[in-house]
Amino acid sequence: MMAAASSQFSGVKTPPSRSFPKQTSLHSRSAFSSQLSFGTFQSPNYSKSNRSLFTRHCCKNTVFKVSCEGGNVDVIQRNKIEKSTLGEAKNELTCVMKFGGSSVASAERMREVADLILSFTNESPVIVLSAMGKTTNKLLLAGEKAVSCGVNKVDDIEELSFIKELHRRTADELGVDRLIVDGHLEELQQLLKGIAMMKELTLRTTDYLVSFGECMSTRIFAAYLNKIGVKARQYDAFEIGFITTDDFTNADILEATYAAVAKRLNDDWNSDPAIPIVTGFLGKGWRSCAITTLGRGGSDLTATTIGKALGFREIQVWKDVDGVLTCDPNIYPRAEPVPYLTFDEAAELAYCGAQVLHPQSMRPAREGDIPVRVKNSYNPKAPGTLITRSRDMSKAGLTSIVLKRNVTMLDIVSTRMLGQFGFLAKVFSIFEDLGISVDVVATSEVSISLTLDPSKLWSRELIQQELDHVVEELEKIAIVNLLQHRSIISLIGNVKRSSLILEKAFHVLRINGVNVQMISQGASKVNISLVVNDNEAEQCVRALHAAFFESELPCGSAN
Ligand SMILES: Nc1ncnc2c1ncn2[C@@H]1O[C@H](COP(=O)(O)OP(=O)(O)O)[C@@H](O)[C@H]1O
Ligand SMILES: N[C@@H](CC(=O)OP(=O)(O)O)C(=O)O
Repeated sequence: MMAAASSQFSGVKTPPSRSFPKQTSLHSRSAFSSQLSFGTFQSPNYSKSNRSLFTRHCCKNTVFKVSCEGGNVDVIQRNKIEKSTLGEAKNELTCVMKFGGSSVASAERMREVADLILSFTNESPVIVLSAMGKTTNKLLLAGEKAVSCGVNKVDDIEELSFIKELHRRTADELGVDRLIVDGHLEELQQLLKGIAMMKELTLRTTDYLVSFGECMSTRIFAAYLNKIGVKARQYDAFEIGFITTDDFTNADILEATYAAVAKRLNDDWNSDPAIPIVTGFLGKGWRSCAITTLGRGGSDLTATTIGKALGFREIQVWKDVDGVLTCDPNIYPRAEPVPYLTFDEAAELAYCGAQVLHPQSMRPAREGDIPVRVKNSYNPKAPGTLITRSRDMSKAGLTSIVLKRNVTMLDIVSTRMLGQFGFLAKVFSIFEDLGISVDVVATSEVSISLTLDPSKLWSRELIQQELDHVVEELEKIAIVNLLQHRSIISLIGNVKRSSLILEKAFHVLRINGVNVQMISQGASKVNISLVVNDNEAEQCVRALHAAFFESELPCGSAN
């Protein structure tokens, strides 16, 4: 594996001296505010025909065997299959591996992840990392506290101390120079002082604030790989062509990203091979040129975007669970891995609120027709979940149960001031004008029931003021009933068996004394949504799980 490392190893136990490629050094963050300049590519539109660009080097791998003793990776044997000299790239990048926050939460975890990567002897991967552990949450909390604590108290913010301590300790424990993160930690502190001074945290600043997490985890990890003799190069996604909309905190990736990222990663690899370590979650707004984020859990999307951009044959997302499970293990610990899913099922599951995948992450994989494998970095032997365009549905019944809590529901009944078409159009135009996404919808000729999706506003709940405004507008044409504290239970699976699934689901809910307040079957035909009260929802999920996945009766197969 990794011709990048070939000249550095000579079959010895002691790793060679640290060899940082230029890009691994502390990157100037101020560069992000400059104009976009991502090389000289002409066509921002990626098409399958571009793939030839990425496959011109045939795969001639160099294989290393690694032993993992005391948490360290030592190269104990090098089997050179094909003669290759460093700088003369014989290999191509072959896949992308994304590791989430839980996979890189500590020095020990980073060592294990490094071992894991090195165990894939036939791959030359691009690595995408999230921020360490719960760093993103801590950064957000620190930002909130800074708004009201006063400049002099910023140094005392508990979360700031935690983040400093975590990153410095991790660098120390991995034996890499603290300097690799010291500049960022200093800049973070200054930023929090700025927020305290302004007494304001805008969405733009929020994205800049949370970006420190990924910028630091990737620097530490790349430095560690270099330290153990595996040549790696750190990249900030906002510097290598991740071009997004300017929707701070929830930006969308723009088409030009694919060509830009492919060009940068391939060019660097071909001229000086080193494992790319890329920040997940981050991008650069195409108008503002400021750092943007892709929404919570957005590193999954970074990984699938790279997978499509480089035309890889596989995208791996490494989590802390044995794949996508039959339901959230926090609700029901006996949830089981789902071995196969289609892109549509996975997208629906993510959209319905399963935290395990970012809602938009399936889009690039589907467009590029690249399989996504969800694996457990704590249990790499587990087969995980394979997500592909299609799968054998002949035996498939229900695949997974997803719960989205704390949803607001609206019952809107026409006062018949408008005809049916006019009524529906008016209702939806009100939501459009107010920029609020509608989630589950059920209609009759004169009434609409719908739930509101607060996910586009990830840093805050749909606030009461906005809700009051919606109701006020709707009351001009309808009688409106606002129902809060509802949950959506989504049944994802083979809706060709919807009658069977519904029969069983309603039986379970009836014997549990639960009244379903709204039901909707998604047009994508992989999802049935049921709305129930928040306080009954978890119990419902557990009962449904037991009935569908733990009984011998038909249609509970996750296969
Ligand atoms: N259906 C599900 N399958 C698997 N995990 C789920 C599911 N629903 C919720 N989760 C939660 O998602 C977590 C994994 O997602 P996430 O925290 O984003 O991982 P990472 O940070 O490693 O990318 C799991 O630890 C689990 O608690
Ligand atoms: N760190 C970001 C992005 C991300 O994808 O994280 P994770 O892979 O740990 O879910 C977040 O917490 O949202």
